[in-house]
Amino acid sequence: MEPQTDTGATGNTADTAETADTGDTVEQQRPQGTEFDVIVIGGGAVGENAANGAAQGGLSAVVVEAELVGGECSYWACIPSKALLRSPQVLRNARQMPGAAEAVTGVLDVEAVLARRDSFTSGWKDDGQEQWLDGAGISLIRGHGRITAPRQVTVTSSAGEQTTLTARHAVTIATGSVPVIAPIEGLRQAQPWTSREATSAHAIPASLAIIGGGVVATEMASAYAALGSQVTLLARSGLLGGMEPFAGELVGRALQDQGVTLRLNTSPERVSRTADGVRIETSAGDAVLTQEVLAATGRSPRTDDLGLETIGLEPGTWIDTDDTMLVHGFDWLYAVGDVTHRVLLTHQGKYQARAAGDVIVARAKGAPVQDQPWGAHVATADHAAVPQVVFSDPEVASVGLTAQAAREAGHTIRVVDYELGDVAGTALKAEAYAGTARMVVDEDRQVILGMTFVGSGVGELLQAATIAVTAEVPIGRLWHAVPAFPTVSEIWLRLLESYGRPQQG
Ligand SMILES: Cc1cc2nc3c(=O)[nH]c(=O)nc-3n(C[C@H](O)[C@H](O)[C@H](O)COP(=O)(O)OP(=O)(O)OC[C@H]3O[C@@H](n4cnc5c(N)ncnc54)[C@H](O)[C@@H]3O)c2cc1C
Ligand SMILES: NC(=O)c1ccc[n+]([C@@H]2O[C@H](COP(=O)([O-])OP(=O)(O)OC[C@H]3O[C@@H](n4cnc5c(N)ncnc54)[C@H](O)[C@@H]3O)[C@@H](O)[C@H]2O)c1
Repeated sequence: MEPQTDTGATGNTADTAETADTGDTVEQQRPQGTEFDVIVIGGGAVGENAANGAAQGGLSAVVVEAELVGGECSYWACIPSKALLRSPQVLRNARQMPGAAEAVTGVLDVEAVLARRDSFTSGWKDDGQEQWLDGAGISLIRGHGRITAPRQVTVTSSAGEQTTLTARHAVTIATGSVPVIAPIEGLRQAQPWTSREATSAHAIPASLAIIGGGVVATEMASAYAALGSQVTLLARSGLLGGMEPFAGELVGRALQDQGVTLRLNTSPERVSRTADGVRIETSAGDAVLTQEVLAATGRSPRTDDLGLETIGLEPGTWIDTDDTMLVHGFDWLYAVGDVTHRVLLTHQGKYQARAAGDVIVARAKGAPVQDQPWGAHVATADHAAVPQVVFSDPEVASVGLTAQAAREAGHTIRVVDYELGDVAGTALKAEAYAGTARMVVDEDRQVILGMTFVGSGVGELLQAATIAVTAEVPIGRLWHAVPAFPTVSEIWLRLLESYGRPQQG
């Protein structure tokens, strides 16, 4: 099977075409020795895109990678987690559908699910990614990169050999992030799972406690409950904070239906590993006994051993950039992806990388830089229109501002909610389809500021909403975008009808 990792070998080939249109007046500098036009530290999906943008623009580029080319998303995050979630979702859907349900007589084949996950991670081998880099004309140096002087990166290989690279135009930091082990007494000593172990496990624990109420916690709770673990999720407040409140409520109810014990507003206070497993004392005064514990409590920047101190930056901190992804105070240093803390999502990091790759080429050529909002060389959408899908069951798909965020930003808004189950398309798709859609409208400009859908399969509704928010399509014009009958997209018409048709002059 061809590698399905979220990098150049498959998913990014389309990106390659997008970034190719960067102009042709810079003659391609083929890599020579240790001097390159652009050095990218970190060969995750984001770093690969940054290097590709430079290469497509005719610059020589090298990627420095310490582990696997393809990064976290491909091997320990997006791809394996979605592979683990998909088979249980398909089975649940079939079991709920008359006619199909009668044909489902067996149980989930856990080994087959894990084998499918393994194929999506190419068995944690990155040969396909290495080949893709080679095909794109990008050099690869394996080892740990550290900035040792302006425009200079020293790479230490696993054998301890050092190579010092210099960049003619830019160094781009794309080193990503690592899981945070929350400062809970005894947690670190109890050797908790992080997202890495949760996404790559080959044995399913009899019981799994999950600390956190965010995206990793909800997705992994759903996956492991289906794979056969007794899952207890401990969240210090609700689920999916930062999204519309009904998202966390609907997902929480569904997790309970899937067999997860949900402990909301409960904080772990002390953790210890015993001969029988792990014991977690909670703020409720009781204890959870579990075979394994997963710390799903956020991320920290992977910048502690990057030589930042040699250029006046503080190791271990997130790296601030402007919207062209140029690090404040430098004319040669860029950062993209998780390490910037702008948006911790693969697609958004790749979007930043496309902007950075292209602007480095433009600056190298002395070509005009389009850094006005929504220009070719800026990542404006990071502030206004970030799409995200939580692949729980039901899914949560959101873009732009929540109602609360819109109010806090000073917008005069109207909120329109509609039950997805009341749309003909959903009724046909599933029995008793449960879900909600919300549209947040800017009343002054009559454009959509944010959309949230919760329901089975709603991730595929999101791009239409992303286009409406990004392009600021007027509500009056959206009435002319007719959803096909009987699709789930009819939710758009129902939301517009609930809002009313603006009268135009
Ligand atoms: C469980 C989980 C599920 C997720 N699911 C999704 C999802 O469905 N959709 C989505 O959009 N996002 C998802 N994310 C977020 C997504 O994984 C990240 O946003 C994305 O991986 C960030 O990409 P990056 O290239 O910036 O960093 P990374 O993927 O972390 O890549 C950084 C690379 O840099 C290398 N590196 C680091 N330091 C050095 C150094 N000094 N020298 C050389 N190399 C170095 C690392 O080895 C790594 O390969 C998920 C995250 C988790 C934890
Ligand atoms: N489908 C997707 O797009 C997807 C899937 C997984 C992860 N991700 C990304 O990966 C990143 C990391 O995900 P995550 O779930 O680890 O982070 P998160 O920020 O989404 O959630 C962290 C959770 O940990 C809790 N927490 C933090 N400190 C705690 C403490 N001391 N005690 C108890 N609880 C504590 C928070 O309240 C929160 O519920 C996110 O930014 C997310 O966007 C995306």
